[in-house]
Amino acid sequence: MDKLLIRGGRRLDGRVTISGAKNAALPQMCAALLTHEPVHLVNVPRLHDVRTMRQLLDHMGVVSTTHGERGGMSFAAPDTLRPEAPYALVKTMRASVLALGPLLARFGRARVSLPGGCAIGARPVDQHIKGLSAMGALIEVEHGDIVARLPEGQKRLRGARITTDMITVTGTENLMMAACLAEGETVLENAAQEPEVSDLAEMLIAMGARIEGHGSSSIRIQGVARLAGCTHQVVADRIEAGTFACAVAATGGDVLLEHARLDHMEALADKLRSAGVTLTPGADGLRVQSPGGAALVAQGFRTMEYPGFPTDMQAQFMALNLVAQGSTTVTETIFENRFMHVQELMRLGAEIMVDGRVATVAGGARLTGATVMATDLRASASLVIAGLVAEGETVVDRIYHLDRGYDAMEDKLRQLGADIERIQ
Ligand SMILES: CC(=O)N[C@H]1[C@@H](OP(=O)(O)OP(=O)(O)OC[C@H]2O[C@@H](n3ccc(=O)[nH]c3=O)[C@H](O)[C@@H]2O)O[C@H](CO)[C@@H](O)[C@@H]1O
Ligand SMILES: C=C(OP(=O)(O)O)C(=O)O
Repeated sequence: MDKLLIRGGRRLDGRVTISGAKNAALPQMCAALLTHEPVHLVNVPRLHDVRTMRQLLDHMGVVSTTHGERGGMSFAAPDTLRPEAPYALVKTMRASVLALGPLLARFGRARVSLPGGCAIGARPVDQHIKGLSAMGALIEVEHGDIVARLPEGQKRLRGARITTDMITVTGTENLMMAACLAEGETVLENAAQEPEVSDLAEMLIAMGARIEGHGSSSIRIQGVARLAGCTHQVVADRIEAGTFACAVAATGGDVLLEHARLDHMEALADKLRSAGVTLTPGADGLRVQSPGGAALVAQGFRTMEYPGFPTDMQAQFMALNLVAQGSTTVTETIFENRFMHVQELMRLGAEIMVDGRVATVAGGARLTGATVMATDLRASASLVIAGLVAEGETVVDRIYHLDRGYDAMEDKLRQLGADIERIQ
């Protein structure tokens, strides 16, 4: 099993290219299921999750090819494909549930294994099922699979007004994709406003979908009978950009995050600026300058749906708070079990107290290297950041979590001057 070996204490300087967003590329690959025409994506990140999604699409009968230097991938989903997502592929990646809406909308039936609970929380998909049911689908759970079909004699889903009980990102995406091929109008209330939802909407519009209001909490979709192929560029990954920004903030340095979009990271940017980090947007990306963690002021925050502070940045900003000055509280409001990095950060010398959804973090820590275990994707990133500032050697074990969502993270960090290598 691969590990990362980090010798801490180096500044980060230079330029690094931010890849396309995992959380945009995965739904966009599923959107290719909505048409038999070829769909071309550009700027697809090289990630384990992307490979898993490709395997899942291949399993169904989608023909996929990769091309070009810039993460080009094409998909063609024939009318004869098998609308099934088996457990073996779904279990490693919750985003596989994004196949459900498109399959049901185009083929009138789908069998998608129910994604189980995972490390960061229970993560049910009841809202996806509730929404598709409101559009007329008959849905049952059989042998661990979500089995969905249209009633006898009905060819298409029917538009509906759907208000989800909570804001759900993949729920909004699944329902938006399904609504594109439904008969009549669908209105999604309490919709997620994440940039990845808007990027998916833009792609669907390029395929011929009629969508308005994406980026707001109310999305209106007029269904069409068929969608066409398209070429679409995956938006830059605001979480990868945020992770590198926190790394530079903690180690000190001056780095240009090429392609990063400040307008997609305002809540995080506010906290970084208040801490004492200088952020300068420019034509080719976002410049991050920091005097180093010890010269920064730690910042308390609560995770919220977009445009609030992203839960996917909680662990990385906590690592920064450890080395900045002052005690802070970090409140996780989205997932009930997203503090697993705390135990591991404490192995590096952190002082953190967790009480339910609130962690109290003592700043000004003197971190020292140790062997730590990655427990989930963003927890892994926080351990890497802590390792970059810790004295001596840190080994981060189980980095398959990291590989699920970061494109060549250690290569990018090494390019900026970090002493980091992948070991067996
Ligand atoms: C592939 C992808 O885009 N993943 C992101 C997506 O996950 P994902 O779309 O799975 O997260 P959701 O926005 O759906 O989850 C938000 C909250 O709603 C709950 N919930 C959700 C759906 C549902 O049917 N029932 C229910 O109870 C969840 O358990 C969670 O507590 O948004 C999360 C929140 O920003 C991010 O951390 C993930 O990186
Ligand atoms: C939790 C995450 O992803 P996923 O929804 O794919 O598990 C994440 O990207 O931090």
